Amino acid sequence: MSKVKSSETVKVVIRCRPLNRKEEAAAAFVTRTPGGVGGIVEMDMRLGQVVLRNPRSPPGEPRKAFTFDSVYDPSSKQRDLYDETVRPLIDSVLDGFNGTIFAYGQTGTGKTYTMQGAWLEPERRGVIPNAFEHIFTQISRSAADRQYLVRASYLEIYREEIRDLLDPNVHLRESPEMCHLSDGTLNGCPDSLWSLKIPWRVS
Ligand SMILES: Nc1ncnc2c1ncn2[C@@H]1O[C@H](COP(=O)(O)OP(=O)(O)OP(=O)(O)O)[C@@H](O)[C@H]1O
Repeated sequence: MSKVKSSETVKVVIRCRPLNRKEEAAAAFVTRTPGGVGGIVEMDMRLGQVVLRNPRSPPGEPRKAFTFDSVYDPSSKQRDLYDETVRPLIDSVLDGFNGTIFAYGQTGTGKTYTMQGAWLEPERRGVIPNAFEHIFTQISRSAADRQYLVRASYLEIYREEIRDLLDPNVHLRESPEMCHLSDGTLNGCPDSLWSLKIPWRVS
């Protein structure tokens, strides 16, 4: 697995999930079709590269290579992804720095699996439960006179609507006029939105 360079502020990592049954069948069909060239996905862990060829492209068309800080192939393990890519970020958060992990991708590409995974199966636990374990283990090992404050919020932003998933009764809406408070503050803003710096109003 390629190692994420620790000096960079923003790292972009790609993970490809295994094909599901439907996709496997479709891939087998394309490869069997006379004249069909099949889609090609090559992943070079060392170079952090994904190389693609459009299955409909004419023979001889050059493949396209995309380079990332790290690539994780379909056989990659939750624990490896955590240890190599997430652990250094959480360590820096425990040292007092800000850190964000942002999962982005088309529907069904594996964001939930990577971030959440299967909580009850240690090998399939994703970033969130692994980060909780990491943070609370670190806290339990720290000096008795050292205090930590851990705050958690769980928000969904979907089509301009912000939902507090820990309190379904609160409906929040992004509000441009809230940006212009004279003292530049967002009075009464819930903690969760402070950290996102989202102007809000309750609807
Ligand atoms: N790395 C992986 N290994 C094994 N199965 C995976 C992996 N990634 C995703 N899957 C499986 O693929 C399916 C789709 O994944 P998931 O639900 O995480 O996608 P998603 O990006 O969160 O989708 P949506 O945006 O629609 O919520 C699930 O059944 C999930 O268990």
